[in-house]
This record gives sequence, C-alpha cells and structure tokens, in this order.
Amino acid sequence: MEDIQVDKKLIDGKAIGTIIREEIKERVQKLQSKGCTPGLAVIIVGDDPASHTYVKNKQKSSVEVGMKSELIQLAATVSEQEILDCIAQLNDDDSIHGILVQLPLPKHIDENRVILAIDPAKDVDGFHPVNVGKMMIGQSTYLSCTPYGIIKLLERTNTQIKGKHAVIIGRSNIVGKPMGQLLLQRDATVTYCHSRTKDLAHHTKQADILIVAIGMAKFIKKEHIKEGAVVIDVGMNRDENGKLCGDVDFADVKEKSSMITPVPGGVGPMTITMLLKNTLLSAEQVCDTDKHEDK
Ligand SMILES: Nc1nc2c(c(=O)[nH]1)N[C@@H](CN(C=O)c1ccc(C(=O)N[C@@H](CCC(=O)O)C(=O)O)cc1)CN2
Ligand SMILES: [Mg+2]
Repeated sequence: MEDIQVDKKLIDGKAIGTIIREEIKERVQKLQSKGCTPGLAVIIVGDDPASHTYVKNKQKSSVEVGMKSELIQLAATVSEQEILDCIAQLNDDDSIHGILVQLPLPKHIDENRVILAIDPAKDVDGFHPVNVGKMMIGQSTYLSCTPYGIIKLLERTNTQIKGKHAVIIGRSNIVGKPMGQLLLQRDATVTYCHSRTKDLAHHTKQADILIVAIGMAKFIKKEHIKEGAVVIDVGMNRDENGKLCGDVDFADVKEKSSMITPVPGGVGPMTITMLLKNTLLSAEQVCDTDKHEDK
C-alpha cells in the first residue's frame, strides 16, 4: 500500500481550496441545469506582471468550475472616467454576476471612487463600503476573500475560534480590519497590532491564533509565538534568493506552532477560492429560487 505522508502541522490551503472548488463546481452545474451560468468580470489596469498572473489565475479557476469569465484589460494611462464607464456597463449586464477591479490601480486613479462604482450586489471582492458595513454589523454579505478564506481554513482544520485570543498583525482594509471582525463575530478575543505597535512580541506571544499580514519577509520568529499557536501567514515576499516566502519564518516557527500555513500554498489559493464562492453566491441570488444560508 502506498505510504502517504501527511504533515499534520501544515494547513494546506491548496488542498482545502481544491475541495471547496469541487463543491462550488457542483453548485455551478445545478445553476447551469436551470439555464444560468455564473459570470465573473475582471478589470485589470496597466501591466504589473504579478497582477496579470493573479488575474490569469482567477480566469482559469473560474472557467474550471464552469463559470463564464470576462477580462477587461485597460492601459495604465486610462482615465478614471473610462474605468467608471466600464463598470457601469458591467453593472447593467445580466450575464455578469461578479465584478472585480484588480488592485493596486495606477496612482492617478482613485481606488475608492472605483470601488464605489461597483454595484454592491456584484461586488464579489467584498470591498464596497455597503458590503464592508454589512460585514461589520454581522449581516449576510460578500466577505473580503482573504479573511473569508482564512476563516474557512480555520473551520476546515477544526480550529476552535470561540474563546481564543486572536492576534492580527496588519490593519489594511482588505485583510487586517475585516479579519478581526470575522474572528470577533465567532467569539474570539481580538488584538490588532501594526507597524507602530510597541513591544510586538509581548502581544504576539499571547496569541492562540496569530494572523500575520505585515509585509516583511520572514519577520515572525519562534520568539514571537506561544507554544502551540496556530499561525496564519498572509505575507507574500521574495527572500534573499528571490524565492517566494511569507511574513513568518516558516522553518523557525513550525516546530513551536501547532499548525501553520505555508507560503506558497496556504492563504493565497483560498483567496481565489472564496472569490469563486462569492461569484457563485451572487449568481444563486439572481438565478436560483432556493434559499442559501451560507453567505
Ligand atoms: N481586487 C483585488 N485585488 C487584489 C486582491 C484581491 O483579493 N482583490 N488580493 C491581492 C492579490 N491576489 C488576488 O488578487 C492574490 C495574490 C496571491 C494569490 C496566491 O494564490 N498566491 C500563491 C503564490 C503565487 C505565486 O507563486 O506568485 C500562494 O500564496 O500560494 C492569490 C491571489 C492583491 N490585489
Ligand atoms: Mg491611487
């Protein structure tokens, strides 16, 4: 018999993402049998190679689960009004259930105005203030894909959240801030840390669940964590050899943690998985008469 080595400490976002994508695919097939194909439109501005890679991945993944994918590529010199016009057209297009604008945008474009132009019902990134507001007060809505994916990683690994102390390093609108809210709603005690936090290790050492989104390669060492902590690494950096790595020094921290996400293959694949999930939910709202609880 084949001996399959399973690393029990590793939170395998790629594997968990694949299982969830299979579930999404089945639900897409159900919609298709009723004559409705979920459609995702992605707007990309400029030619940042990393952004183009993520967008290609989003397109490929959406087609793999049976969705229609539409790509709108705009030059880096495009005016803000042209982007807004493009969004207005997609808002009115009944074959499109999800719209996202790949970030970051060029400096001359106001990201907030662009996000505000997306119909909240099609905002599958969960970045529109209406959806952020709903999330804050615990109403059913599209959740920002990275924190939503992290919640799914914790759930699917049976990590208890209730009563645990979760420490988040990072306070961005798309990861840190919503992450804390989602954990709070699941009865965690939440501490936010950031670049100005004094004695960071004092806080991180108290974490049962440590979420790291600080943007500094291999910054978190074993001295920063409590024995047995669950460590979630949102970072994506290049190390001194140009190799992709997280904000956590994986080799240093792994032994002391009870579970840890790798980079690559941890949080990243879940971000795209939850984008597919949000697009599915949007299409179900429009096409399906069945009620779906799990938003
Ligand atoms: N409109 C949005 N823009 C951006 C988002 C977002 O959610 N919506 N998030 C990031 C980029 N991003 C998706 O857009 C993203 C980044 C990385 C990954 C990922 O799977 N990473 C892999 C490694 C990839 C590699 O080899 O380079 C991993 O961690 O395993 C997915 C999505 C900013 N912009
Ligand atoms: Mg800008």
